[in-house]
Amino acid sequence: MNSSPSSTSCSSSSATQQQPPSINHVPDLGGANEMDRVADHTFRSYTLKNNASVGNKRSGKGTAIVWFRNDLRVLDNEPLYKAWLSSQTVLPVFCVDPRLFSTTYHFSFPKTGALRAQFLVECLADLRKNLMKFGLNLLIQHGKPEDILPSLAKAFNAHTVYAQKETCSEELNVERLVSKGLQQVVIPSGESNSSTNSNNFPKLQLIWGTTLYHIDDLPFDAGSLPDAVEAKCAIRPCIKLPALLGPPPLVEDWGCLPSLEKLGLSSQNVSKGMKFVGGETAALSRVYEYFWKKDLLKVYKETRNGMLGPDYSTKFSPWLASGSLSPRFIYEEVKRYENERIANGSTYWVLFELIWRDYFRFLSVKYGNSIFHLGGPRKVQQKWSQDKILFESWRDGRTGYPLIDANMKELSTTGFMSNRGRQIVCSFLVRDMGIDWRMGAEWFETCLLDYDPCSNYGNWTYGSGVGNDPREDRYFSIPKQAQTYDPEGEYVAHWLPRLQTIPKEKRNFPGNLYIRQIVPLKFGRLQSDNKSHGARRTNDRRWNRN
Ligand SMILES: Cc1cc2nc3c(=O)[nH]c(=O)nc-3n(C[C@H](O)[C@H](O)[C@H](O)COP(=O)(O)OP(=O)(O)OC[C@H]3O[C@@H](n4cnc5c(N)ncnc54)[C@H](O)[C@@H]3O)c2cc1C
Ligand SMILES: Nc1ncnc2c1ncn2[C@@H]1O[C@H](COP(=O)(O)OP(=O)(O)OP(=O)(O)O)[C@@H](O)[C@H]1O
Repeated sequence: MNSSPSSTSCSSSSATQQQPPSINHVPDLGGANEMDRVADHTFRSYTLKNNASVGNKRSGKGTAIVWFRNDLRVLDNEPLYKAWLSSQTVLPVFCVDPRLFSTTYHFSFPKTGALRAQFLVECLADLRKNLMKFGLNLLIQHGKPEDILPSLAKAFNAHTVYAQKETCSEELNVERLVSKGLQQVVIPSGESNSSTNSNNFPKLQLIWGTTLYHIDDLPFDAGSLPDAVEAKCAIRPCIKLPALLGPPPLVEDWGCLPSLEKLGLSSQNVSKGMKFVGGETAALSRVYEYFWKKDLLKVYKETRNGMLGPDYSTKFSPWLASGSLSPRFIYEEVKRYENERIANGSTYWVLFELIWRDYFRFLSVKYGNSIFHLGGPRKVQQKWSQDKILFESWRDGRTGYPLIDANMKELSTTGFMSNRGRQIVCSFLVRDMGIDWRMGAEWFETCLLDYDPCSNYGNWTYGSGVGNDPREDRYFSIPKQAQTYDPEGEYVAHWLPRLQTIPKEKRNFPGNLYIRQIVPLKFGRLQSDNKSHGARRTNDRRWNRN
């Protein structure tokens, strides 16, 4: 493997910027060199040994395209492996699709906020670098995949376009359009790869790849998921790659990484809290840091409900969502940790959480677009408010409840919020404010670095009581949550510095020392409050101030 990649044709906009000292880089391994060492070491352990027999496996002809989507990695990337097997030359491509930078469906928020866009640019820079280590490169094209891929297939006489299968309608529409576009392309005779393509046009080969469990291995039809999420089936091993995937085809211009300005966004520096580093190198480094260097996996179950700092939970989600990290690689690392260090409830629990992630992905297959609809999969009829003032106070962290405001400020400043925080702010928006849950979900879609349609809309429908599981009433009482998860007010004082001068026990309940509460709570009484806040309130429109 060539570990010193040659330079790209244009400069990367992801150059490391000077960051204020209050920033926690995730991962924080002491610089790019150590991250590169970790990634190279990991790649080596997942490289096929014995060059001769590896070479024999490659029986294909012509060119195959790998269309990178939410699978921005080299390790355990089946489309990449299949493209290599079926061809003599692999052309890796990423299309910067303008639709990803338009607006959300109902409420016209930015579809991708600046922080996630920056994370994506870093992922692409890193993917290009890692593909170069394997003797390839990444072609970056600006435009719609259905326009770009057929014309590339034509120009390179590609017999197949390999890509990861998606499950939500926006992505499925693009798949359909790409497939249709490819059918208009004629492959000259002799270029078609008979083992993979009997047609005379390039084929779109979609491969399942986002989950821990492979959809084909489930002991039940994904369209009839049982209640239990824990599939009783084996997890496939990670795909190993040969050390060299090249040579790449001759390409005059491999294309530039997009600048945020080109994407129509103003760049946003993280001024406080966690700064996630995009890309597979950082993803592998975070696994190494969390499991091996800091040895935190063995206490995950006790710490996972925290809210402050990088280490209470794995923080794998932004890399999982962009596909810079394979869930099967995490699984194999957990098993290695269990063999070499300790197996306990915490080591199991990380896998259990990954199964939740799978669960929401499979639900999107089962329930289709209903996970995006107001009534959810159960078609719940309920009145919701779209009160702009209430929503904006939630969005901007001005509700008068420090726990809500701190979490919402963390989200807009860093693109991340803990799972605990997400559940609390979701419950507050939909239950205490009675606001249309889709407004919250779309704001999360804008802001989250780890935005994933299935996990996001799945969790929002679940938290709003319109999901497929009606059994639980997911009301989170703010006083109770604050007392349990932020008893010293450390978290709220971090994000709302004006609370730092208030005695610790009062920080979550500061009364007149903080801004006015915009709505009373539906259930529960605040410690500092002896008026009518205990009154039960249904989703009436009392608080509408349009
Ligand atoms: C309203 C709401 C919206 C959410 N939106 C998203 C989203 O868009 N993308 C996303 O990845 N997660 C989402 N989650 C799930 C969860 O909050 C994050 O995955 C988690 O906080 C990420 O932090 P972590 O990687 O440190 O998680 P850890 O606690 O370390 O868990 C490990 C991994 O398990 C998975 N996981 C954990 N909890 C969940 C869960 N409830 N649902 C699905 N997967 C889970 C994630 O992939 C996570 O990286 C949402 C949760 C809520 C309540
Ligand atoms: N990847 C995604 N991210 C966010 N939203 C998505 C994604 N994929 C699909 N959607 C959502 O799916 C929905 C599809 O639109 P819509 O619900 O109108 O289609 P439909 O199922 O045909 O229903 P209808 O009968 O109401 O038209 C939209 O809300 C859209 O935002």
